Amino acid sequence: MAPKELNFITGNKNKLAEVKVMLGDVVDLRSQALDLVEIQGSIDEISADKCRRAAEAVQGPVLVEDTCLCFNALKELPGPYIKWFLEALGLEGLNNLLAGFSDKSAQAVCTFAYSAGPGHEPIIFQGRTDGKIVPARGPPNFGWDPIFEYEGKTYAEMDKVEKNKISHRFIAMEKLKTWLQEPSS
Ligand SMILES: O=c1[nH]c(=O)c2ncn([C@@H]3O[C@H](COP(=O)(O)OP(=O)(O)OP(=O)(O)O)[C@@H](O)[C@H]3O)c2[nH]1
Ligand SMILES: [Mg+2]
Repeated sequence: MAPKELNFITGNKNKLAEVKVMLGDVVDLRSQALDLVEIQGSIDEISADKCRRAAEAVQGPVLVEDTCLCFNALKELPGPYIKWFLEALGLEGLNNLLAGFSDKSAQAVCTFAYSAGPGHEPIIFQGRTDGKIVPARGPPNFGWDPIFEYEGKTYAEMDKVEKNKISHRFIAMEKLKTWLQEPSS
């Protein structure tokens, strides 16, 4: 059964801010910043494992989110490892990874995972936005927003309302909200 309250476990303030706005008053949102171990594997495996660890850590129901940036020319890498690639290479370095390829297309992928508590299998809600990797444009406020272009504008060039209408996180959030609002059986 869908919960009336969510405890969003994330260390990322920008994610939390977007999720708060998108959820509105659909459910009460609480949050705890925990630094969770993230395994290697497929996107769904990583998100589900992160969710199980979060549920164990707080001994209760949790929502987690994992974000990937997948370069099509690189067979979807860096994917779930984008955080470490971004920290090591910066925005220019991420562009340089694609220097030898004419295909600059990429996908931003958001995966929410909800668990009702320790021992409860995570439920996954995923959203993907197709775009391309470009030299940085717009304010560098959030991760790789300045280099991910969607229909002529980078995420960083969009205002929050605009980004929140088309982003990977918006698409995943629509699925999560539909589930949260389903009448309980
Ligand atoms: O430009 C961006 N626009 C976004 O919409 C977005 N969402 C996430 N990110 C970044 O991509 C990596 C994901 O790693 P990630 O999912 O493990 O997140 P995190 O470790 O920061 O937080 P969390 O795991 O505690 O929730 C981290 O570097 C995030 O800063 C974004 N960058
Ligand atoms: Mg993380």
